[in-house]
Amino acid sequence: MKEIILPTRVIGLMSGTSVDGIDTALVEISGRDLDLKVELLAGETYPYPPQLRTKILSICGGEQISMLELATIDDEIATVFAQAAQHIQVGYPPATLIGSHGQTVYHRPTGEENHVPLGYSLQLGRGAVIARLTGITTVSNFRVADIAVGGHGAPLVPRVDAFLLSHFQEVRCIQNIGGIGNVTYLPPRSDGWLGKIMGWDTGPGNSLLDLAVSHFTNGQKSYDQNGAWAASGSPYYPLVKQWLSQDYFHLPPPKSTGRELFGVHYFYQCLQDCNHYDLSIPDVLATITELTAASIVHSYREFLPQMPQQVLLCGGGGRNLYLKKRLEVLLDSIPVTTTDVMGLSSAFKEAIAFAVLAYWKHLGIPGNLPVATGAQQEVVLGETHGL
Ligand SMILES: Nc1ncnc2c1ncn2[C@@H]1O[C@H](COP(=O)(O)OP(=O)(O)OP(=O)(O)O)[C@@H](O)[C@H]1O
Ligand SMILES: CC(=O)N[C@H]1[C@@H]2OC[C@@H](O2)[C@@H](O)[C@@H]1O[C@H](C)C(=O)O
Repeated sequence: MKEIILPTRVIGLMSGTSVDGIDTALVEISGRDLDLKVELLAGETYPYPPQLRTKILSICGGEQISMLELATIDDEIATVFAQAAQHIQVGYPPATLIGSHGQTVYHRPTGEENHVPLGYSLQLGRGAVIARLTGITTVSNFRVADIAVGGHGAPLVPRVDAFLLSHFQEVRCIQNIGGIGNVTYLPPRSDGWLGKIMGWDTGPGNSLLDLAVSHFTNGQKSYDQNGAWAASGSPYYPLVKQWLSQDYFHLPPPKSTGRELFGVHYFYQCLQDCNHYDLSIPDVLATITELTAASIVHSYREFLPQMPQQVLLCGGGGRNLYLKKRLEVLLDSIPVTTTDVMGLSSAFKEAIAFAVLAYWKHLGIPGNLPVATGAQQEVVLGETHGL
C-alpha cells in the first residue's frame, strides 16, 4: 500500500471580525486528537492595506456592491493572504499545506428567529487564488460543511481548544475576545467529556469599543490600547443593564453572531443612549467595555452547568488590561489568565486553529463539534484547492 505522507508544516491564515489584519501562523503539527501537538514556528499579523480595510468594514456595515466589485475584493483579499503566507515562511523550509479562514463579510446564522432553513456565512479570499499564488495546497471555506448539516458554521475553534487546552481535573473556559467574543467550555477529560463541551459566541468583543475609539479620534486610532482610555472613566451600570436585556444575550446556545448585529448600527444606538445620560468619552468607553465583560460573565452564569475554575483569554482583547480586570471582578475570584501560560499563543490561537483544521481535513478528521455549532453531525471541514 502506498504510504500516506502527512503534512506537518502548515500555515494558518485568519482575519477576524476586527478586520485588523491577517493573523498568520507557521506551525509544525503532529498527532490526531488527544495526542495532537502544535509547535508555533513563527507568528505575525500583517495589517490590511488601509483602503482594503475600509472597504471590508464598509461591506460588513451593509454597503451594497456590484458582482464585479465582489470578485475584485475577493481576489484582493486572497492576494494579501497569499503574501502573508509567503512572508511567514522566509527562513523556513516551505510549508506543505495552508488553512485559510478568509475574511467574513456576512454571517446569517441558522435559527428560528431568522426564519431560514440553513445558515449562510461568506468568507472572502478564495483558496484557489491562494494556492495558485503560493504554490501550496490550500484548504478554505471551512464553515460551509457545518452549515450544510444544520449548524451555525461557528464557532469552529472549540474542537481544537478541546484537544490543545483541556485538563484532566480542571474545568476551563477559553474566552476569545476578537471583534466578537466566543467561549469554549471544557469539562475535565473523562468519560464522555467531548459531548459535554459547550461553545458559543458571547456577543461583542472589541467591535463596539474599536468603533467608539475610531469615532472619538476621527479615525486616528482604531482601538483602546491596553484599555487605558476606558480605565480613566467609569461604567454607567443602568445602561449596561439595559443593553444586557437584548434578546441575543438570552438566546440559549448553540448561537453565533457577527458585525451584522454588533456592528456600526448597534454602536450608534449605544452612543445615542450614552448621550441621553450625558456621559463623558471615558465613561462611554468604560460602559461599552463593561458590556463586553458583563455579557461574557452573564452568559457563563446563565448557560454553563458549572462555573470554570480558570478562564484563559485569547485574541486581542486579552491585551486590554482594563477589560481583563473587569472580567476578574465580575467572575468573583476565578483566575483569569491567557492561553500563553499553557504554551499556546493567545495572539495566534485562531490562526493556529485553522492550520489544525486544514490538517484534519487532509487526514479526513471532523473539525466541528455539533454541541458548539448546532450541526446534526460531525463533518470534515474545508474545501481543498490544489495547483
Ligand atoms: N494592546 C491592546 N490593548 C487593547 N486592545 C487590543 C490590544 N491589541 C489588540 N487589541 C484589540 O484586539 C483586536 C484584534 O483582536 P483579534 O486579532 O483577536 O480579532 P479578530 O481575530 O479580528 O476577531 P475575531 O476573533 O472576532 O474573529 C483589535 O481590534 C483591538 O481591539
Ligand atoms: C462567522 C465568523 O467569522 N465567526 C467568527 C467571529 O469571530 C469570533 C466569533 O465570531 C466566532 O464564532 C468565529 O470565529 C472563530 C475563529 C471560530 O469559528 O471559532
